[in-house]
Amino acid sequence: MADHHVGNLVLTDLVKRYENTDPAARPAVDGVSLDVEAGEFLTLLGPSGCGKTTTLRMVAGFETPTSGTISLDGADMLRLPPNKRPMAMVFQSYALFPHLSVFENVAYGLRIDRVRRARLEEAVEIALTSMNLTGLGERFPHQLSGGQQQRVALARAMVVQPSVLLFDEPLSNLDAKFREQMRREIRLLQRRMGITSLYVTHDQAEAMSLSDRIVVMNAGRVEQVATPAEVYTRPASVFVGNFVGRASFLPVSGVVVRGGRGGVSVFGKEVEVAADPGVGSSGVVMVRPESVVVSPVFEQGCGVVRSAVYLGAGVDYEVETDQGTVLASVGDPDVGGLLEEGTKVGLEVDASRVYLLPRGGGGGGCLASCWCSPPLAEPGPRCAIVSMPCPHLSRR
Ligand SMILES: Nc1ncnc2c1ncn2[C@@H]1O[C@H](COP(=O)(O)OP(=O)(O)OP(=O)(O)O)[C@@H](O)[C@H]1O
Repeated sequence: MADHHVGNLVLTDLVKRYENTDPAARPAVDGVSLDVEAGEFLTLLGPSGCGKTTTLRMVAGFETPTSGTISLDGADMLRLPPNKRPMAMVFQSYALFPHLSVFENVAYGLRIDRVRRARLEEAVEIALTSMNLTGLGERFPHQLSGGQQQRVALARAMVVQPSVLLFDEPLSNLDAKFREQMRREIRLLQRRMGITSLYVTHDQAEAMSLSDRIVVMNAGRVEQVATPAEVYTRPASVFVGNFVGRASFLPVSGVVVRGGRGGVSVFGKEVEVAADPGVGSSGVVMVRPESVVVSPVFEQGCGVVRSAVYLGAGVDYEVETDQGTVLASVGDPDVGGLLEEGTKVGLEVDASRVYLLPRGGGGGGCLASCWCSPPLAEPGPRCAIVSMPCPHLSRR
């Protein structure tokens, strides 16, 4: 199974407008271009209805694009029916044949390809072993757990040595704990075999843990293509920042000046913008909850705890401030104790973790440093804290 051909899958300006839909409405897929590198694990992530499944089904050949192209290693895939495309798909519903044994389910594609018996038996055994299904070949799907059925579906997809594996939300029918285990197994298997993989999910944790790169989609379009770390820390738009993880978005005002360097005001302090975010005169900063420190020891509050949710490993706070609601995740509730709703608190944020977004999308700039007012002894890049304008903080 190891010497399959890996594929470079390229989608260019793909559009899908379903028949009988309002011609004035946006197409289900509205100009998607992607380059999935050979051996890459690429995930389409986005809310329900954003066009992920339609994109995947066009790649598989189950839907015909209204326009655009799909090629694999330079070969036009649109000329080929689904069964002639060197791809295999794993479905959410497993789609096993109920009347066939596990062995025969996995062997199905090889039988269609008229693979000789000895070779077929060897390939199926290897596939079953690699999916931890040894000894289950004689069982029928109804005699297996959901996770085992999904493993059979994976073995069936891999045994035909596809150039591309397509996954349509394959883990959404599994319970949470099992889903995490399957995620790890899929990732390990995909790495080991190096099969180009296109994966669809609306679960951001799944996308983060599986993917080399994530494609965040919104209303039929691509909002951003980047590594999991990039989409999390440097989202291309408020939509992406909001969809991938939790975040607070606070309005800022300021002007970008002099070769892309300049300042904006965050929490009442001047903050230097390292790279030109192209925002003009206004924008929004994104702050992730884990970058915010809630300090109950401050004498005077600049926010009020609106909710405190104890999660075992930490506490999630919502703090109401003049600038809006700020989310804060505190790792260890034993440190400082659990803050009650209504408690006045001060907030601190690591400036290097604050990210400036333009309103309505476009580029973004990372806030590399800040200077505080009144100035510190050493103003400029050494100051790593962006603070709420609390009187006690000006004592620093
Ligand atoms: N066969 C169809 N005929 C008409 N419209 C369709 C058809 N299939 C999907 N759509 C519409 O196309 C849009 C995109 O659907 P699609 O299933 O691709 O989204 P998705 O991102 O995969 O969503 P989900 O996560 O809910 O599956 C939706 O507005 C949907 O209602």
